[in-house]
Amino acid sequence: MARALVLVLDSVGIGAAPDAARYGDEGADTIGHIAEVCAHGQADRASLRAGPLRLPNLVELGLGEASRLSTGCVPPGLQSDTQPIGRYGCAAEISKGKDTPSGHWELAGVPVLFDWGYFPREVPCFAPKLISALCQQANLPGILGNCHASGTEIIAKLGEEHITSGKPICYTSADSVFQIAAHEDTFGLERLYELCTVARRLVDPLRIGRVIARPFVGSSAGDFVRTGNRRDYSVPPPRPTILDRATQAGRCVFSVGKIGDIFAHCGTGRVLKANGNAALFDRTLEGLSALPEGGLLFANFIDFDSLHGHRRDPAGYAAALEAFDARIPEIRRMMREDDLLVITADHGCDPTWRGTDHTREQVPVLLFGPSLSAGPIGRRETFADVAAAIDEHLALASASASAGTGRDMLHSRAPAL
Ligand SMILES: O=P(O)(O)O[C@H]1O[C@H](CO)[C@@H](O)[C@H]1O
Ligand SMILES: [Mn+2]
Ligand SMILES: [Mn+2]
Repeated sequence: MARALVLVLDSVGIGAAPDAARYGDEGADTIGHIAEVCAHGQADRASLRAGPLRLPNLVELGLGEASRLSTGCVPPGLQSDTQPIGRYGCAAEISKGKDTPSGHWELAGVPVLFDWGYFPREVPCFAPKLISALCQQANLPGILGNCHASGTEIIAKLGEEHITSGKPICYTSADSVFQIAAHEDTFGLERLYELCTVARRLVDPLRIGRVIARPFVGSSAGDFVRTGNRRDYSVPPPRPTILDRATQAGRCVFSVGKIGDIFAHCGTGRVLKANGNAALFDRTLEGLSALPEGGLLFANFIDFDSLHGHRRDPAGYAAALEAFDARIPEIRRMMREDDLLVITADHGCDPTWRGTDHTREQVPVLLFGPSLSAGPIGRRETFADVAAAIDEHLALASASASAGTGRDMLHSRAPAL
């Protein structure tokens, strides 16, 4: 028997996807552009980090060469004189959305081939009928926002009015989301969660992927800060994912961080939650130490995306990558001979790009196991190849049962392109 560990570095893309132009993202490259900013000395921040991007452990697993497969060149600082010790490649997304659920579901073997509903880039962005139903059913005096926005900017702008009026701040983005920001103390956390449940029901017919509770604290525009009590209300994946298959096979499943919410708690097993990448890494290690043979651990590291990508903060993003990289040896020390580690991502969020939304990118696929031979796995046409590799590694299902998508990467090595 064997164990599998999938770590999703949220938004850590490695170069524009073949269809990026359709999303206005031609040329986006989350890792590549961060590395360039660092190489130019423009990501030096006192007591945080300085100099070129240094990711020795990810590079050892093949990150630099995976970038080369995606863009044709290795980002500055990620070159190496030695060959990677793992299997490395890049993968494109066949799902239509460049959002978190689409990316994760596809990694788990269920690409999103239908169209999500989106709110128009207009003010107001929500239909009057939707908002009047929400206000009536949740007993609200009205809402604020009603536009596309960055979550941190909109609480700075409207947070004080929210406190005095009692109206929650409702906003959206390029993703299929209905987000509700409210103050934890004045509005109340439980009340915000109840409001999200009402909103979830109302936006179901609109095929909105997620309603997201965005609680915050603080007393004025200058010090409002979002808390770790964020909660995502997703629709369930349309077909069984790798998590469902593992659960149905009686395997132990651990979901670290947002994974439970992203999969609408379908097949997600025991949920290990934490706030922030460092604590999420701790939960991952705890999960790994308790994971029995045949088990699957699926983790999401959200800070890259929510604290740095959407905030267009290359220095902070670089520091978060370096902090994550520095802890990889802790995982490797705990791995057993037959274990498989997969490091990948769900989309891009290039912090040097225009706007504040995700970017349509290829993602790294880094596979490592003490008994797995190293080498390139090429450019994969779908993130679902990750699910196929897990299926095979854990002997969960035949490739054909793998929802018809995803080719195995463990035995049939594709040539480097
Ligand atoms: O700006 P904030 O509130 O972080 O929102 C971001 O977070 C949402 C969910 O991940 C994305 O759709 C994006 O809009
Ligand atoms: Mn994401
Ligand atoms: Mn995001």
